[in-house]
Amino acid sequence: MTDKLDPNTKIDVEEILQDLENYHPPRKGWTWRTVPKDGVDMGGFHYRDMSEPLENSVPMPTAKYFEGIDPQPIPVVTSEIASGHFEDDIRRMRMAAWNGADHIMVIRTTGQSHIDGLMEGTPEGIGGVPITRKQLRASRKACDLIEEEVGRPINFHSYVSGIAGPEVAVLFAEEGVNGAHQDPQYNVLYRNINAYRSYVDAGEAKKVMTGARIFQIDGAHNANATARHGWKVMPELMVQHGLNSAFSAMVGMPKDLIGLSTVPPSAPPTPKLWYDLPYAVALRDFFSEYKMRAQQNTRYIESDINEAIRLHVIDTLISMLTSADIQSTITPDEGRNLPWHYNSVRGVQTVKQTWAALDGIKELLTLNREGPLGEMVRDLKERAIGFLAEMLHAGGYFAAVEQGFFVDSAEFPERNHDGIARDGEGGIAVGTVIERDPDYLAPVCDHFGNNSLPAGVGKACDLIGGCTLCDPEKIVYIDELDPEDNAHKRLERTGEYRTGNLLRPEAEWAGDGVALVELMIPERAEIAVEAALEMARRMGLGDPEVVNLQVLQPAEGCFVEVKGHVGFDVDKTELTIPEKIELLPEEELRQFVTDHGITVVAGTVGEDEHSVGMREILDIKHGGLEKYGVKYHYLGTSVPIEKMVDAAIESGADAILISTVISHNEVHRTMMKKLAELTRERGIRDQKVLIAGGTQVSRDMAAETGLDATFGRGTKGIDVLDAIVRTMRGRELGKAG
Ligand SMILES: Cc1ncc(COP(=O)(O)O)c(/C=N/CC[C@H](N)C(=O)O)c1O
Repeated sequence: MTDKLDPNTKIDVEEILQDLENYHPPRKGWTWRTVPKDGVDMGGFHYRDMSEPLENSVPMPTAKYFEGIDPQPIPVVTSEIASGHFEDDIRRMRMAAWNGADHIMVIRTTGQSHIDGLMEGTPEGIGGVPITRKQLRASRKACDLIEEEVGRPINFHSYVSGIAGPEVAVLFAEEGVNGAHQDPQYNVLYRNINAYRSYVDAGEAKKVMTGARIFQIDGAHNANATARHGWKVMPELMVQHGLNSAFSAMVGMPKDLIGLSTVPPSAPPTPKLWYDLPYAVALRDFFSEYKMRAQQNTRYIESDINEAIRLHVIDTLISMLTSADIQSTITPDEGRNLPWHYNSVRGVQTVKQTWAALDGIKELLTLNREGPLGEMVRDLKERAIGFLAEMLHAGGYFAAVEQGFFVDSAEFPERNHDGIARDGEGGIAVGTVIERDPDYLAPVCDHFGNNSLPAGVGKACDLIGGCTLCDPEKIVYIDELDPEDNAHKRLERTGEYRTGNLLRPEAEWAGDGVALVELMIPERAEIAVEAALEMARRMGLGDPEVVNLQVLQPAEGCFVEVKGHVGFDVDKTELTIPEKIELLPEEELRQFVTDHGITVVAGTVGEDEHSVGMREILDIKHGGLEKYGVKYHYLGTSVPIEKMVDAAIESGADAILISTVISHNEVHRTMMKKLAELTRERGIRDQKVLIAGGTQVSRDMAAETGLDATFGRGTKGIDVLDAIVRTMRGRELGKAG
């Protein structure tokens, strides 16, 4: 078994790929998060909608103000990851898990739904990953390591729908896949696979998934994404959910494994809440016995990352106002490029941040069902029931599909008669359903339909000493089919960038060199595009491409984002890495403060009203100087340098601490230099420790400005105290000769 991951060491992809023929998943089935019944307390805050925290994680940037807490929402959180190189995606899975994802969903390579059988080996994928046994084993093995590291189970997920649905379901059951999309309606409507074949296959697939407790997600969300107006198919969406859920339950799938894939169907500038909230409420009224997999809107996201993120915040709000067992994230860059590492993480952060901000919202707000909301909910339910009744009247599901009931662009009962019609006697694999003989017998477990087991036989596979679902040693493992098109060859090509010394920026594949430049071009769009591309070329970016353009004003200018490839490598052994400053031991610092009775004067200088940073450095609450016994005189904001120096002299303070956040025209440097000069002029330079801090200040500014120490973002009280003590101790040693 691969050793436990070290958080400060990169995951060893080559090692994960070793010995896969002998890998078997340590567990099977879906896992939910652990939710303390009395809520979660962290950092002095009480949470109502949170699950157990992680052992290892990356908190949000602002967590540093709150003791680094990283509360984890109750629902499972999904990150979709599938760049086509699963071996590169393993690292992204780790990044997503550290940021709060515990459901890794792998999109399949384009067209795999139409492949009537299993794929083998590790060929490169397009628009997704070829789902193969070897790829599943490597990915699940990686998830085993990552979940041990973060301290929470990870659900690995892909898709079972498609022409080889039953075979894929068996593969997933054998390999410990934890979740899968399975919905025969998807085959029929979106892959034009024969309807009867699709339902027979779905029966088999659902039976096998049930045996392995694979959580099922349906395909209703595809109607949102396919319909001309996403919000107009809400009545039919409820019917689609109902069809797949009822069929799954009939096959024997327990309701806690049946997930409705629901998407808030509209987006601003529509009055989103008036459409999406009634729909979310009506759905949960109808299907309260099932699980809700709340998706974020993927239909109405364009190339503006920020717009997509704002939309997804509102989608997450709707989940919180209603319910979500799984909160699925969509990467905000899905509207412009295959998801990039940091956008997959951004998607997960959106959920984490929104959930923390709105924690306990249902204890503060209730949905007013007496007003228009109740009326709209009732209306949607009636339309859905009407749709179902008309289906029955039309002759049932298969007849309704032939008549184009589904994904019509009007809102039922209105009809534009432009739905997706599928001929029951047509489509891929038509005529391939063969009725079983009355004495049909298959010695395999979790088999759908009539299976004539002899009397007294316990499990079907007892007849053959075990099937692959019960005895993994019976699984036939195929390593690779192509000597060139495989993960090992791809890893050889990227080795220098993953385990060697060469560095390139990366967005989706190891060593891809992809960089993004943001420019404001003060020109109209058609000029701004060409100007931005030319600027990117002159910066040395290869294959520049504008991935987003936002007109700020038709004549005044545009915000342009250009993607390109960096054509050079940085050798990390040639970099000068500033040594990490080891702080003096805390007790030593406290003792020095006690022995010297250290006091400081502090304030934000110039025309600058930013006070938070300095307060963090001073106040005991967040580990400020007070915590170590330092006394301070806080002069407030917009304090003239002269006043700082006067106060230091009058109070006999040992140090002057200035905060200077604003940096227009280098004003922060000006302030720092002025402090040094003024203390020299007043003859007290060597009696006072001079320290500056600010968001645009860095450690190396001390030398150029004549101060004793300068600090940037993330500085804590102990960092400043360390500098004060070292400076004062250095002067004492100097005097002692
Ligand atoms: C029920 C079902 N089966 C199979 C597939 C995909 O399978 P192929 O691409 O091989 O046809 C899908 C796809 N949905 C999109 C995923 C979405 N981003 C999501 O998070 O749900 C599906 O909905």
